[in-house]
Amino acid sequence: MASESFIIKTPCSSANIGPGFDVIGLALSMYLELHVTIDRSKEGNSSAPLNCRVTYEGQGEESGDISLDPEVNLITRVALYVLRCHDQRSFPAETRVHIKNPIPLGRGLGSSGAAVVAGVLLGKECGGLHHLTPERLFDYCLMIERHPDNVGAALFGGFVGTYLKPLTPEDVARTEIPLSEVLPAPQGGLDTGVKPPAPPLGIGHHIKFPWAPEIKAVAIIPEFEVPTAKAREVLPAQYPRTDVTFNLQRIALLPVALGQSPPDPELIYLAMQDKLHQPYRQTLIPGLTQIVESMTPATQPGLLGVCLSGAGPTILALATSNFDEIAERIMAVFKEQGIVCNWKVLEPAEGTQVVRAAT
Ligand SMILES: Nc1ncnc2c1ncn2[C@@H]1O[C@H](COP(=O)(O)OP(=O)(O)O)[C@@H](O)[C@H]1O
Ligand SMILES: N[C@@H](CCOP(=O)(O)O)C(=O)O
Repeated sequence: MASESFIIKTPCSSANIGPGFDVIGLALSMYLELHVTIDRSKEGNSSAPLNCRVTYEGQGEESGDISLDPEVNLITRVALYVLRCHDQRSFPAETRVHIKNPIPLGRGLGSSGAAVVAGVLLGKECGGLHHLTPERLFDYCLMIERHPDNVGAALFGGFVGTYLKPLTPEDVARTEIPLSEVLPAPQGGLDTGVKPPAPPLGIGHHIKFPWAPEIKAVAIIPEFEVPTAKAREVLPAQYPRTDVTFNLQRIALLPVALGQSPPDPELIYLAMQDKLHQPYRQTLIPGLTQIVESMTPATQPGLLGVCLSGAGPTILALATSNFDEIAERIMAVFKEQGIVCNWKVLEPAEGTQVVRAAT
């Protein structure tokens, strides 16, 4: 075949859903798309770096935040990691990747998780690596995005619980390899020939939870970024036992509460509380504590519960009705802090799909 085309479609995600820090993820209906064409007639005479031309439209396009260099762009860099683990040093000649990205960057809606998942799929498809199962692809994602919740949701879709298998000491050492060795710094198109460390087998696992069809996700998205790495730095290394017990009690409720139809607002509100990450992230997200503490199903008809989405600053309100009133009320609190937002109603989404044009 001289040329082939396909689309990789990956959902955004909201991780944690209150108490499920680094465990729970929800795939939502806003999608990163890669429109990929491989023109094999250019084999041996492509002038593109690493045989790959990247174009981009969407979030961060105007500010030029997203690099078009295939060694720098997160998606193509991850694809190169997968290819190089399989002794393929570059993309097949000539690969064009057009990225359409509506997922806001650095807002807690899993833009980097979606980019990593899409990148791993891009590596698989470009390399013809058909033996890589979704479970194995999850291992590759975890070598890069080292918490499983948002990549698990973006890859498998729906409302998921994710967990890591106990590994042998040798395999643990491999998962702790610095990210700089997994995704080495750009070499300016030079191939050092160093094979990156492949992931140990079976690092990550997931389980799908039911989701009541009445429940929608209202995302209130502030117009400022909080890089996930920075939002993890503010978390303590140790927690009081009472706070851990508080979260354990709620996480035991959460998957059951969100699967029951009709939903029980009091139960869901209780099940979405957290003491392990949200209180500490207030320092980066003015208004967060006030929003989480002031909104209840009793004061706000239609509301089920409210939490920080991922590492923030987006707020996720789960609700069955009155979406605009709920969003307006949350935006009013942010406005008092001088923060402007937009908002969207999202629904649970399927996981990553690869769609090929009919031949
Ligand atoms: N579609 C994309 N293409 C390339 N890089 C991306 C893409 N989406 C996200 N990224 C990278 O991920 C960063 C945001 O990641 P992160 O701080 O984890 O926030 P988020 O909560 O949005 O995942 C962006 O600044 C960018 O470097
Ligand atoms: N569990 C992680 C989730 C980060 O999600 P993101 O969408 O903000 O990247 C955390 O809370 O740090």
